[in-house]
Amino acid sequence: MSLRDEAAELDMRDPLAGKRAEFDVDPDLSYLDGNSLGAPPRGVAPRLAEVVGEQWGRRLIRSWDEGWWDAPERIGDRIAPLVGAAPGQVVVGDSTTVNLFKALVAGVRLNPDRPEILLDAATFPTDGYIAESAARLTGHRVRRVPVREMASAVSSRTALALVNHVDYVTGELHDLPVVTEALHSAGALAVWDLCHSAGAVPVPLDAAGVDLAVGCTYKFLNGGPGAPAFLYVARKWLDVFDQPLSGWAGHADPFGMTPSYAGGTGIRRGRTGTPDILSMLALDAALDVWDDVTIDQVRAKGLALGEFFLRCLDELVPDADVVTPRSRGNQISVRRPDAKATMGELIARGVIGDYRPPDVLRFGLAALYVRYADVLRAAEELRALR
Ligand SMILES: Cc1ncc(COP(=O)(O)O)c(C=O)c1O
Ligand SMILES: Nc1c(O)cccc1C(=O)C[C@H](N)C(=O)O
Repeated sequence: MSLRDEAAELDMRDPLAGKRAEFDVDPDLSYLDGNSLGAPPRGVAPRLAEVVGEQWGRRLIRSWDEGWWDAPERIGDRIAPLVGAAPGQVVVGDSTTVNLFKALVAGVRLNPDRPEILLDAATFPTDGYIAESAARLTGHRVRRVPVREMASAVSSRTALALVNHVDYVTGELHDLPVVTEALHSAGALAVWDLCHSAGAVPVPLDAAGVDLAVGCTYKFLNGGPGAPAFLYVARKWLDVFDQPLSGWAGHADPFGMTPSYAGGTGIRRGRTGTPDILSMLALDAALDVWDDVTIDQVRAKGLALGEFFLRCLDELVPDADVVTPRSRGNQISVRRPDAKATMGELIARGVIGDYRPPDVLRFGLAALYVRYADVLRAAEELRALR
């Protein structure tokens, strides 16, 4: 069977094929950049029109008591099952970067008298920038360690380690339970960045005993550009979670207007200031696409898309330097010296992925809307550019 016939057959048999119709994606494009910005679910635009026209327009300030003020926890509970968390431990708001700051400072406060923060050496840069800055404030030292060496690097000096679940360049999926266990056995806390795994692969936060985690919602959760991030605080820490951005929205009695801070009960204390309601309710609408699909189904298709893409590359671009290991998220990365120019060419030809310096092409496989035909087309266009 030709690769074309095979792609057609795989698309025809795909149990998630119908999901694509719930997204507003240009049928002429092969959109393989959902690991950077997810596509818009069709339900988002009408919901936003209603929020602006009815909730804001007609109900005005009354809307704060009619669902707006509690939206961060309510939507957090919608994300929770996708990251393996029981209700009451996930709150939505602020950017990933801001939540990293909260998690790191709160994390070292939970594990005092240990002077060191371990950092995934290949981390997305913002995590490192924030870790260094948090460390300057708290008097810690940041030590960068490859994830595979975390277990031997962690010691009684380590307060916590910040690890990316999926490497943003190579797409490698790290073993969250094993790394968490290694950190715990030395008395360190495990803080995970789930930006590239939330909505792509199952994340066993509760089962693995993860302490704190952050993630974004504009990639595989399709919340839209600048959609608010999420923060996970394990139930065992909720009562003592002492985060540094102690704004009024996390206060036990925000409308009491008292001069001193008292953190609210539960995950509410992860909040900072006024929630970004328009973005947050866009995300709420975007999460509707998960109502009748499980993360396991999405993972299964993501893996199958990846396998098919690798086979297409094998056949059509046999010298392609695939840098993604077997243990991967929903992303395949290919190293090419002319990666930046190549991605420009691919985009001009209707295949949208992205490029990360110095030389890596990234192809995201957002299983809710990517077709097998899309990954075949990416391989065909790559061959044409050899
Ligand atoms: C692993 C990871 N962490 C953090 C971020 C960014 O954080 P923010 O949402 O604050 O821009 C990204 C992507 O932008 C990312 O890939
Ligand atoms: N957040 C982004 C943005 O505002 C503009 C462009 C790209 C992004 C990204 O999310 C990049 C992404 N985290 C990455 O993996 O490189």
